Order: sequence, then C-alpha cells, then structure tokens
Amino acid sequence: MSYSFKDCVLMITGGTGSFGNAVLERFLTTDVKEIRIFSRDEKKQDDMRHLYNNPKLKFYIGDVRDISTLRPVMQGVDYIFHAAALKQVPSCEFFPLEAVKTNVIGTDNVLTAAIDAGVKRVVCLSTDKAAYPINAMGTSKAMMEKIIIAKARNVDPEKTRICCTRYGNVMCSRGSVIPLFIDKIKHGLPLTVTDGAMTRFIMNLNEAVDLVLYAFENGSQGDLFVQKADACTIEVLTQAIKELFGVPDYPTQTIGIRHGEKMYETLLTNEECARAVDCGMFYRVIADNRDLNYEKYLSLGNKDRNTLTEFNSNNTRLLDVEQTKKKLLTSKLVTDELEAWGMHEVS
Ligand SMILES: O=c1ccn([C@@H]2O[C@H](COP(=O)(O)OP(=O)(O)O[C@H]3O[C@H](CO)[C@H](O)[C@H](O)[C@H]3O)[C@@H](O)[C@H]2O)c(=O)[nH]1
Repeated sequence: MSYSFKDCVLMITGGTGSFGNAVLERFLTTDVKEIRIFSRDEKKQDDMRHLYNNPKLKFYIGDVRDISTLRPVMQGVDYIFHAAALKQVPSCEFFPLEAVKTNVIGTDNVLTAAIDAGVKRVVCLSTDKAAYPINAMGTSKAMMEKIIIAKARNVDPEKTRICCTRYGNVMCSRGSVIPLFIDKIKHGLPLTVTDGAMTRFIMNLNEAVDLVLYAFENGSQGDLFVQKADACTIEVLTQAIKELFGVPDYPTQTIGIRHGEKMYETLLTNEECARAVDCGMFYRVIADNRDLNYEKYLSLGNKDRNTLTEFNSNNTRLLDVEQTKKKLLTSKLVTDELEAWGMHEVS
C-alpha cells in the first residue's frame, strides 16, 4: 500500500460482514490508530470483538437508516468505507422499500453525516446488479450510486472526497451459491442449478478489497471504479465444485431462473463507457460534472465518446472448469470445506 493510515481513524459501515472482515485483515497490519465498526447486530460485533481481541477496534451499534446513530460515531473519523447494505436479491424483491431505506436513504445519511463531520474520504460499495438494474436490490443500488454522484458534485473534494466501487459476485459470500452447493453435497442433496448457461463474474474477497483500496487511493470526486473480473457459466461452476469435492458425476437438478435474476451481469454499461478510462486492472468512470443547466441538457450532448464497449459477464474472459477450480481454491471457505471433506491433496 503506498498510502499511510498512520494516526488515522477509519470507520466501516456494515463492518461485521464478509467485506468488513477481509478489509480489517489488511488494515490491522498498518499503523492505523483506530477502526470503528458500525453495524446493527450486537451478536456479530461480539463475535468479532472476541475473534480479533484488538484494542484498535471499536464497536458501535447503529443503523444507517437513522442519521442520529451515525453522527456521533463520525466525530474524528478520517476515512469511511461504506459497506452496509441489503444485498440479497430475493429478499429485496419481496421487501423493496426496505432496500430503499437501507441502500438509498441509508447512503444519503452516511454521506450527509460524513460531510458534516469533515470526514476526508468516503468509499461506497455497489454491485454489478446496479448496472441496467432489473431487480429491487439492483435498482436501490443504482439509486445509491446516483445519490453518491449528486452529493459528490456539491462538496469540495479538499474537504470530503466521495467515490464508489462496483463489483460482481464475491465467491462464498453469505447465502450465495458456492456455500449452498457445498452444503448440498455434504447432505447428499442434488445441486439445484437455475440455468447452466447463466454467467456471473467471479472474484474473491481479496480482489474486492483491492478494488476498494484502489478507489480509496486514486478516486477523484464522484468517480466510480469497476474491476475487470473474470466470469464463468453456472454449469462450469457446478462442475468445478463437483470435481473439487471428488464427485464429478454428482446429480444436479434444473430449477429455472429465480425472482429478479438476469442471465448475465453488467459491470460497465455502454453509456458509462463514454466516460470510462481504462486503468489496466480497473475501469474508472469519471463523474458527469455538468451542472444543472437545461440549455446544455437539451441542445448540447457529450461529443467525446471513447471506443470502449459494455463490459459484462458474457464478454469478459470466461473461465473453464480447470480455471474455475483454481479460482475456487483461492477461497478460504472452499479450502476449509475441502479439508473437512478429506480432500487434502487438491488444496
Ligand atoms: O440454488 C441456486 C442458487 C443460485 N444459482 C445460480 O448461481 C448464480 C449465483 O447466485 P447467487 O445467489 O450466489 O448470487 P446472485 O448473483 O443472485 O447475487 C449475489 O451476488 C450479488 C453481487 O452481484 C450480491 O452480493 C448478492 O448478495 C448475492 O446474493 C446465479 O446465476 C444463480 O442463478 C443456482 O444455480 N442455484
């Protein structure tokens, strides 16, 4: 890391989740002064307190929906990583207003309180499902991104710099398909494949943390960062899991596409490409900072379009079964489960 956290106070909203834990592993090796974990669940906080047993970690119970719980925690904070969100596609589909409250209003609260408290930088976490959104979770995250850009437009970057990252499926996140399939194999149940041709980006937590830290270091006001992730089909993913667990012919059952699902996910839309810069491992989408001047909106468009095209889980590099197995082995949950399953030799 080229930046220093010496004497800095960090805050992670939704800090007890998988991202919070992964980013902590990196931060705790720095000379950071204090890390504030802000979240709703006292049990998860208590578990984390015992796990890390580190005096630099401070825990705060609160909810991003309630700005009065955010304000006191932000006093003296230098940098915020905003990971608190409702992320499950099916539950947001049934309770869309809950997604609005946490993902949209909650983000507005975080940014308002951060600006008022003079926090120097805020990095917000979004998802590929916010690009061309079709489900409530993605739509709320798309609105969250709009809130971020609108807020960023009206604040001096020397005081508070705000940017956003968007990434795809993180392997083994809570409730996701990989731990589900492993569990099914352990219990002798068939693997329930929605549609084998569906594609998803596939990244590990370390890559998600890399993206967020890259944005933290390089983000200008209102920037959105996207990582150039690989993807695979669900058929390939299923076969890779079966082979890793030594059951290549394990039964699968096709269950059909679920509520609010897409056949493929987009990380960078065609329209965003017009403002995107290729930074090697990442794309940077520069904020549209034109002011609310209707003359321009009605008669002047953006003539400087570059040649990038939409980046999605169908046109990125698609991993085959062997490559997917290799990728899966970069996840601790997978290697732990394999060991418990007695498959030491593959890991
Ligand atoms: O029983 C199942 C469950 C899932 N899938 C398939 O596996 C893929 C991944 O499904 P997940 O449920 O793991 O992930 P989603 O793409 O639905 O969404 C996930 O990824 C998001 C980021 O893109 C958020 O992190 C969200 O919380 C998380 O659920 C999808 O194609 C899905 O159709 C199956 O085939 N069978």
